[in-house]
Amino acid sequence: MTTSAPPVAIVMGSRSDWPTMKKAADALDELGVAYEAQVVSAHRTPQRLVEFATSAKAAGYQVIIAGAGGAAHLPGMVASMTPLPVLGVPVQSKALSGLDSLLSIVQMPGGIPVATLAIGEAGARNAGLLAAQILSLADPALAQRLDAQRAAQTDSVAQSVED
Ligand SMILES: Nc1c(C(=O)O)ncn1[C@@H]1O[C@H](COP(=O)(O)O)[C@@H](O)[C@H]1O
Repeated sequence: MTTSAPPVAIVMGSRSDWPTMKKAADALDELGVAYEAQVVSAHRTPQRLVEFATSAKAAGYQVIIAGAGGAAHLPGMVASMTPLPVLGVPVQSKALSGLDSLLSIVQMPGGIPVATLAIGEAGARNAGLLAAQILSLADPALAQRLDAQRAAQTDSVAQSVED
């Protein structure tokens, strides 16, 4: 029997990243997109990383959101071992406020792309939305939900300007 994974995998370097990465999960929940979240670390659990990344496509995932802080090698290492699109979220670090995370993720060598989001919770939310947008290319019902969410956002911004 084969079990198919949900369309989105959320991986993070540490449990301590979850308050940030939960924003990606929340965005996916709002849009009715299923996901699985787990801790995988390039540094602390390298074997687990290899197993996850090399089997992710066959498992049925379609998009991977990878968040990490500091020496944030996780997104790039995942990207090196899968053809799936990888969305990298720089988690805000204590020592350098996430600039270290951002630079670790964004400066990938040519040939192995990671789509890098903004530092912290806003970036994590956008990663969830971007994952949904990618999936919506082959899912008209999801595309409609995204359109409705955008329209509601536009209305609420317009309303707040008038208030
Ligand atoms: N950057 C990475 C990786 C990795 O890139 O594989 N694994 C853990 N970490 C990061 O270490 C930070 C501190 O982790 P702890 O809070 O567990 O000490 C986290 O932000 C995590 O993403």
